[in-house]
Amino acid sequence: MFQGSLLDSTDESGPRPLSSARRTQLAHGAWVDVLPGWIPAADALFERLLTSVPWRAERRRMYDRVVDVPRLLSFYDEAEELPDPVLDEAKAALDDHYTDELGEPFRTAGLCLYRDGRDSVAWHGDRTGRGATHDTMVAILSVGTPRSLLLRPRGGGPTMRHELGHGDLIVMGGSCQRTWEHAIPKSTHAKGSRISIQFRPRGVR
Ligand SMILES: O=C(O)CCC(=O)C(=O)O
Ligand SMILES: [Fe+2]
Repeated sequence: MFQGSLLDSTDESGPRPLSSARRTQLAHGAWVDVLPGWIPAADALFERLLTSVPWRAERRRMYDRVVDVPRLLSFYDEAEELPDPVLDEAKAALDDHYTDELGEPFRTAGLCLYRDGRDSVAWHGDRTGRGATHDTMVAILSVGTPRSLLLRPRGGGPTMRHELGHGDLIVMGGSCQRTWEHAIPKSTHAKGSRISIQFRPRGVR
C-alpha cells in the first residue's frame, strides 16, 4: 500500500499552469513536456482512485501462450464519466493548453495501476489509430509511488529516463508514438503502487 507523502500539497486550487511545463525536443520530430507536481493533493487523488476505479486484470496472447498483463487497467471511453472530479479538471486544463497545437481535444482516459515494482509495461508506442501515421499527443498524469518512464528512439539510440509520481505530468507529442517507444520497467526499489492516467485524443490507443 502506498504511504502518503508529507510533501503533498494541501492546496486545493487545481492544477498548476501548464505554461510552466518544460518542453524537450527529441530526435525525429518527437517532443516531451514535463511538469513535476502538476496536480496538488496527488496522494489524496491516488487513494481515491485506488478504491473507486473498477480495476481489471487482463490476459493477452503472447506467441502461443496467454499471459497475465502485469498491471491492472481501467479504460474510460469518451462518453463515460471520469472516476474523479480532479481528472475532469486535469482534462479541461490539458484541453485549454493543447487543443490549438493538437487540433482536437483529449477524449479518453486509460488508467493503469502498477501494484508494486513487479508490474510494468513493455516497450511500445501507442500506435493504434492515428498514432501510427500522424503526430499526436498522449498526456500522462502519475500519482503514487514514483516509477521510471523510459523513452528510446525506435531505430535505436540512448534511453531517456523520467521519474514520475506525486502528481507529475508528462506529455509525449509530435511523432513520439511512431518514432520513439516508451516503457515502465520493473523496479526492485518501488515498494508501493503507482497509478497513471493517460489522456488521449479520439482513436489513439
Ligand atoms: O503508465 C504509464 O505511464 C505508461 C502507460 C502506457 O504507456 C500505456 O498504457 O500505453
Ligand atoms: Fe503507452
